[in-house]
Amino acid sequence: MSKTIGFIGCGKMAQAMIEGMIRSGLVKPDQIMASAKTESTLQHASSEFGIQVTTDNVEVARSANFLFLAVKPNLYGEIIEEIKHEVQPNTIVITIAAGISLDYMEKAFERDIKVVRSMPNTPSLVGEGMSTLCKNNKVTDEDIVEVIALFESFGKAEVMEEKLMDAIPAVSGSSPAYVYLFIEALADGAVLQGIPRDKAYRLAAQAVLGAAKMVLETGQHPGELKDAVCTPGGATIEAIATLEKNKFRGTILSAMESCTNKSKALSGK
Ligand SMILES: NC(=O)C1=CN([C@@H]2O[C@H](COP(=O)(O)OP(=O)(O)OC[C@H]3O[C@@H](n4cnc5c(N)ncnc54)[C@H](OP(=O)(O)O)[C@@H]3O)[C@@H](O)[C@H]2O)C=CC1
Ligand SMILES: O=C(O)[C@@H]1CCC=N1
Repeated sequence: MSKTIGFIGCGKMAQAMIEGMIRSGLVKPDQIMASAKTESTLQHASSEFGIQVTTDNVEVARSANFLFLAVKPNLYGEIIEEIKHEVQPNTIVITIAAGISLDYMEKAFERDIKVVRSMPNTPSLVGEGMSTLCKNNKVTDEDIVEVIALFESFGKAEVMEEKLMDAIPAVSGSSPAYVYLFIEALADGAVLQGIPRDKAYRLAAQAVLGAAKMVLETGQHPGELKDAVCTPGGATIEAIATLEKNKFRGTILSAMESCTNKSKALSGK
């Protein structure tokens, strides 16, 4: 890809995407420019990734073909105010914030602007991201093909209807956090039984990775895969029974509902 990529905001999510893009070889470090609030973040990004850095958001906005707004949702208003007259007509502005809608972006820019709304996740850093995307009507079919290629350089990407985007953090944007909690809990349980902690994390994480690959690669229903682990009268079904009695699935559903409600509440910020 020969296009330039800009990041306004260079925190955890931006760095995960930058690392993923560079690792894939699709993008060279000198094609990327990022801005942030503090020099320390920029020094880190420059030495870690070899990208161009600046504290000037306008410099990033002027030079980018793909411009990621990678700041917290409550900063979108002031950042757009700063850059709205500087973005080139063909630049595709890409949002990654929970709750920021296409309509919000069009109104904030007060001009015709190409916008892609996305929801990535931090496993992008290791090339295993899951991102969803939707676009406004200024983004052409050729544009979206290029945007998808960019997102696929650090994982999987799916185009979605915008009305579903507020529900995406709960299932893939935020969910790595609950999976880490699960892995931590599995490791604690192992340590409780005397397994050394470093081994416990490796065993737990590899089991989660393997189970996820089984769902993706066998096409079997998760219930069927679970049944294959539960030997009748065996040990696994005891664990499953305890999880069900303690509302494991119901708790996950409630957590996801809270996450979605908060994503909706962030709209328009
Ligand atoms: N973290 C995640 O897993 C995910 C996050 N997102 C979204 O990504 C966005 C960023 O989140 P995250 O990366 O976690 O947050 P971070 O706090 O890690 O990063 C925010 C970045 O914004 C920079 N910043 C703050 N003010 C300005 C400014 N005025 N001009 C330029 N840059 C500024 C900060 O600079 P400095 O470092 O110098 O303070 C920092 O680099 C959010 O909108 C969030 O919803 C989406 C999906 C997943
Ligand atoms: O917590 C948040 O609001 C962001 C959105 C998805 C992951 N982190």
